[in-house]
Amino acid sequence: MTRDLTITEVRLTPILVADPPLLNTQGVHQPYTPRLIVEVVTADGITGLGETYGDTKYLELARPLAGRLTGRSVMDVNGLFGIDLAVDASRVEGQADAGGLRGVQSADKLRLSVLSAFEVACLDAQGRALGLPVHALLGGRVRDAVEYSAYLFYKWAAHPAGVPAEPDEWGPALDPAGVVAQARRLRELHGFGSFKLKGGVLPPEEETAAVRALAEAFPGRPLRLDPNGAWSVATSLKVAAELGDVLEYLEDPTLGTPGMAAVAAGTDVPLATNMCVTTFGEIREAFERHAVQVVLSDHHYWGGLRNTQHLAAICAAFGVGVSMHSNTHLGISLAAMTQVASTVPGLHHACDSHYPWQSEDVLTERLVLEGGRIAVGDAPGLGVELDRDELARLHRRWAADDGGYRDRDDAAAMRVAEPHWRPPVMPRW
Ligand SMILES: O=C([O-])C(=O)C[C@H](O)[C@@H](O)C(=O)[O-]
Ligand SMILES: [Mg+2]
Repeated sequence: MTRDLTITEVRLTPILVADPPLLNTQGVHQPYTPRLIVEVVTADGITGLGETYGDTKYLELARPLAGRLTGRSVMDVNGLFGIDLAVDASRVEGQADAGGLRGVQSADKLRLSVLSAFEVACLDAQGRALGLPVHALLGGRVRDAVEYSAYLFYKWAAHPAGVPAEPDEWGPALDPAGVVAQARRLRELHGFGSFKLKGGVLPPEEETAAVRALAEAFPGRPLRLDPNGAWSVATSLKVAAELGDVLEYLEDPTLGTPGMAAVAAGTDVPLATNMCVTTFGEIREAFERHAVQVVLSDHHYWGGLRNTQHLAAICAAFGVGVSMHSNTHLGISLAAMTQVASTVPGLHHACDSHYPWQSEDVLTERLVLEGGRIAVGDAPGLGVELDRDELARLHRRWAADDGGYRDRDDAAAMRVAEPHWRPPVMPRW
């Protein structure tokens, strides 16, 4: 049967998703965080799904783009990336992304962060039309399951008093015992075999102690610590010396390629990044200076699943490892991450995912992590189905919001509890 893969409709649904009070160096997660769900509908009724950031600056680009897709084919993914989104560079150039957690902001990165959701939706629609999984469209999987690491956070027991939020079942984690308890629970629930602690929250001695406690609780398991660039080169080297025997890698200990290069020159602990290399333009200098040993890709801002494969190929050519970064995301993005990760030959580190922290999803069935892995199936497309009632409910929450949560701002969320809080001057320690 010949299918008509012409796009006849594009639906954009901004939503607010519950998020626990997870701490990072910028502040704390809001009780609700914005995401954007993209649906691309073809002439013969196939719907492809995508997901990306839902903050205003992304919505402002996604809306006109959606309007220009009608009449194009979901097969024309190269053409999709050729569409001029007219990003107002003055709004973003040289700024930091998400308070700096995702590296530099640029007009092109903003453009790619929006296009990636449409690319995923087109690939999902292609797969559904052809009866093939997305990984087959990307050249085929090279593994049957993708491994994820447990993403540990310092966290409060609850969002600040008086702030409406969903119930939190995790409890606090503000010291080594709390971090180990959280790790045990995540391992019990999902079988994770490696652990990453989000650092940059407490003084480095306390975070070093937490990693030591993890090493004692889970001997021989790969451990990572990620202070999001909050340390000086000297502090980074001190921590690397103290934890070198247990770390799989240190992630963004300090800001910028020169600083990372200085740390890398002084330690054998590999350095990973989702901050100093977040665009193709940043690769050359970082690789020439041996500043990073593992690049944590993120298909949202690298520009989709095919660009993630391109990045992995470049990393392989330079002998640099590759794995995956994660922000708060739902199952559509986790399915997309899993599909592309299954096709990358040189992926030797477990990927990050926030998914276990998300009690809400827009899927009829949540993705299952077993033994820390997600099985890569052969269901058509991404292999996930949209729960329209849940999508509508989370959209109503977005629509009812007065704007306070429509743009992620961890520092503002922190000020609710600590009115004098300002994003720290870096290096913080
Ligand atoms: O550096 C990282 O891995 C991240 O930025 C991941 C997330 O943004 C995390 O830090 C968060 O959401 O607090
Ligand atoms: Mg990181």
